[in-house]
Amino acid sequence: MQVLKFGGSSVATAENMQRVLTLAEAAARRTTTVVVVSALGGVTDALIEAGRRAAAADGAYREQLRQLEKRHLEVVRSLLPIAGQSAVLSFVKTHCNELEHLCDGIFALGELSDRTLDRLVSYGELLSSRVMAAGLAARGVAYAWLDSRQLIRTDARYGHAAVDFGVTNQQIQAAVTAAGVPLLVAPGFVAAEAGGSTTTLGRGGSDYTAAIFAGALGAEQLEIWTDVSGMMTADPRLVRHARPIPRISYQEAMELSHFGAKVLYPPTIQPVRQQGIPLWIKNTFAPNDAGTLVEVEPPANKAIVRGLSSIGPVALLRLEGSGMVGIPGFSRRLFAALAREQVNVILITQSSSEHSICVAVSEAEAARAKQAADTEFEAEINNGRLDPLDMESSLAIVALVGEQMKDHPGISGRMFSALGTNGINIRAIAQGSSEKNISTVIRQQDVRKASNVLHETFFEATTRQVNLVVAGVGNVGSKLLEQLARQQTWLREKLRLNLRVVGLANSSRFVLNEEGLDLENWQQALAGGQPLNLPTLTEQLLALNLRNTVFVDVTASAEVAACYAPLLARSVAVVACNKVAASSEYVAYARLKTLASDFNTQFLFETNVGAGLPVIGTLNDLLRSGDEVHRIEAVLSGTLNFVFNNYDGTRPFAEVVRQAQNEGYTEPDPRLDLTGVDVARKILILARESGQHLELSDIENDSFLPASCLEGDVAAFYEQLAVHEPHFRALYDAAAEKGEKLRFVARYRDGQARVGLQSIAPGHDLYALQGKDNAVLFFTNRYTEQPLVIKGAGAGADVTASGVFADILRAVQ
Ligand SMILES: NC(=O)C1=CN([C@@H]2O[C@H](COP(=O)(O)OP(=O)(O)OC[C@H]3O[C@@H](n4cnc5c(N)ncnc54)[C@H](OP(=O)(O)O)[C@@H]3O)[C@@H](O)[C@H]2O)C=CC1
Ligand SMILES: N[C@@H](CC=O)C(=O)O
Repeated sequence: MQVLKFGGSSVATAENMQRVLTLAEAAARRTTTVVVVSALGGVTDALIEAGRRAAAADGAYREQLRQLEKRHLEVVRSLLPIAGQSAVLSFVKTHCNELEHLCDGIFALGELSDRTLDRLVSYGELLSSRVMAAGLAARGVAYAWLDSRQLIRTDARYGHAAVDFGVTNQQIQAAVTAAGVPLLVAPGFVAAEAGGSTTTLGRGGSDYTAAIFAGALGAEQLEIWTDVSGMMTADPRLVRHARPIPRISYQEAMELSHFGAKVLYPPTIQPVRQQGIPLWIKNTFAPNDAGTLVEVEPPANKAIVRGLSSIGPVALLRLEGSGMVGIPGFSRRLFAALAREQVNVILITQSSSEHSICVAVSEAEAARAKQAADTEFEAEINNGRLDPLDMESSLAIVALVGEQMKDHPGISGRMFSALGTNGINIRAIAQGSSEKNISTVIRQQDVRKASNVLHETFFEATTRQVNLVVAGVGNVGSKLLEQLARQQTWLREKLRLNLRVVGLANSSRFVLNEEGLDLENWQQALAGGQPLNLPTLTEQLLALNLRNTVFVDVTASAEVAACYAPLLARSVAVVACNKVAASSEYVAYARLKTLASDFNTQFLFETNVGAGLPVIGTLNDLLRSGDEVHRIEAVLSGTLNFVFNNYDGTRPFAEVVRQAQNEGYTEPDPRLDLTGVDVARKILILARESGQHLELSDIENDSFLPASCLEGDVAAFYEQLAVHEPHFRALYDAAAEKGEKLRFVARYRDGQARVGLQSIAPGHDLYALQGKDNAVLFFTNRYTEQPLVIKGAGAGADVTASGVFADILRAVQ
């Protein structure tokens, strides 16, 4: 004996029904089979809507019923040969007439009671099961149609009737024995109370009907046939990598379905669990897929967590007040008040101080719940023993489920940490002592992100998705995109990271695509993007609410830097190649660091000093390990080092500067390099990272540039460089005469910093620098006689892009 249940999508069309008939026929060849069917997909909703319209005096219900009749008639005509149609066509028409009379009555009364609604919706399953039975007849299969209303006895709680198993089991056993055929068809969802009036078993109740039959008949197995290949590790509409769970315990299946896994109606488990009847979840459209086996004791799985699910929107109702402490009865009264109003409590937490109880209820029931609790505690609220009830809505519950979780420490820690680092605020937590379920209440709008983050954490040891938005696609930005494209495979294979660029911006346009942009063809995507508006870009990015997101600034723009704060405040990491933020007012720099730390994310700007050289990271390592920096001496401008290494008077100074610009060493505005401002910013950043609260104005800048070079635009600047050629020649000659080299040096000592051009003698650490090199000398408690020296190329698109790349990886790991 076995029971098979086919859901609404499995019987939605004549074509689908043919599949179901084939599956049912094959099953019955093996052993006696009861087939329970849902209404044709969408019919129950349409019936409810027709009833509500009729009750609201909206005559449109008639057209809706006509469409329902038409749909059923079409299914019959396509499913059956002409010779077998007439009886079932007339059955459909008669029942559709009854439906119309029922709705006319509702229309006349202007009222739709729960009892009438149950009667109304029962037609969906009555029609589908009759059509299905006619299909079997047409195939010449011996079958019997059972009327579930005559077999399943319930109380009179219309809409959610409770089953009287004593009577029901007996009636089912008698009917199946009496039928004496190998295949029986019964409508799901419907039942009747003792007086004979139709009741229903709750939405999704057809699963429950099948389980009731299976339990009553002591079936070998129950199969729930639906449109997915089993119970999934997460909701596949939210998590693309969700996969079927091969085996799961009854308890876990119940927990998952309670928290939103729609594939199984939660009460279904009870009748089969009692007798240890194996329950299969199978896919009608892929019958060879393994599906999920729900059983007493599934084998342990490596993931520890079996699945995750979510439910929402929910509201949190909080009862608080000093008057609750030590006085018994508050919880009992709260739950009794909610029960009286038939409010279903989804989650409960109570602070150990007994000062507050918090319950989550469906948002649809929230107003009723609050009203019930307000009334119950009116006296205590009025006399101040309790605070007025607080209700927070637009929330959801995301739960991890797994019976093995109780034996493995650290699961909740990993869960909270994964949510926290993605800026998902947890409003309440519930974890029963049996630890089959760890539930978190979060904002409804974070559900998708949370589900993906948790799925990655617990089920996708293979790859973690990282979402990048890159602002600035010039010299450095375009190199970065090139490097990202080249490293995709390596990152996936070695670091298990799937780095996707989901956004790009330049000074005129931006494009966002949560599926990721094609890095071989990003120019086209950007050209087709929206006109640049940075607040809109920020807003749209935050609205996407993607996990593991990094905003990468490869511009030199103050407007782009202004976007960091709102992003960090939503736990989006920021990697800045742009030096504006870290060298702006101290309070702004400090605020960004605080935001990053408060919102569990990263604000990284290693390339602000020394491009791809590990300068800031080394400094931070020294400080973190307890060292103290007294002095820094450094050559921090790749441009100026290149210029002074290449200028010897044989070529004009302006030409050498232009070469530095062409080779990509200068700032977008080269005057920032030549004036020493770029170097001043860098030493300021190092001083700040060393713990000093300095401003840019505190850095003394002994500029070597004649003032007239700064009058006008960049073209005028180059003209003035040419005019002042003798000045630059004189600087060079003075150093060369002593056998020295010109270096633009930054010095920091005990809280003070200065930058300027110096003539450096051979043997000094800053003398032997090639091309665009930078060198940083740290003098610390530990590096006293000989400094710690970092030296190498300090400018250039390739090295800078690789420094940004490294920051991105630091931000996501
Ligand atoms: N070059 C180097 O060696 C190093 C550079 N850096 C830093 O890297 C940054 C970029 O330098 P580089 O690539 O040479 O500069 P580029 O001028 O080549 O590129 C700048 C990019 O930023 C875009 N941009 C400008 N304003 C905005 C805006 N408001 N919104 C969005 N995008 C904008 C530009 O757009 P569009 O294309 O439309 O002009 C361009 O794509 C600078 O901050 C520099 O200090 C840091 C270390 C070393
Ligand atoms: N323009 C800068 C680039 C790195 O910050 C330089 O020349 O050093």
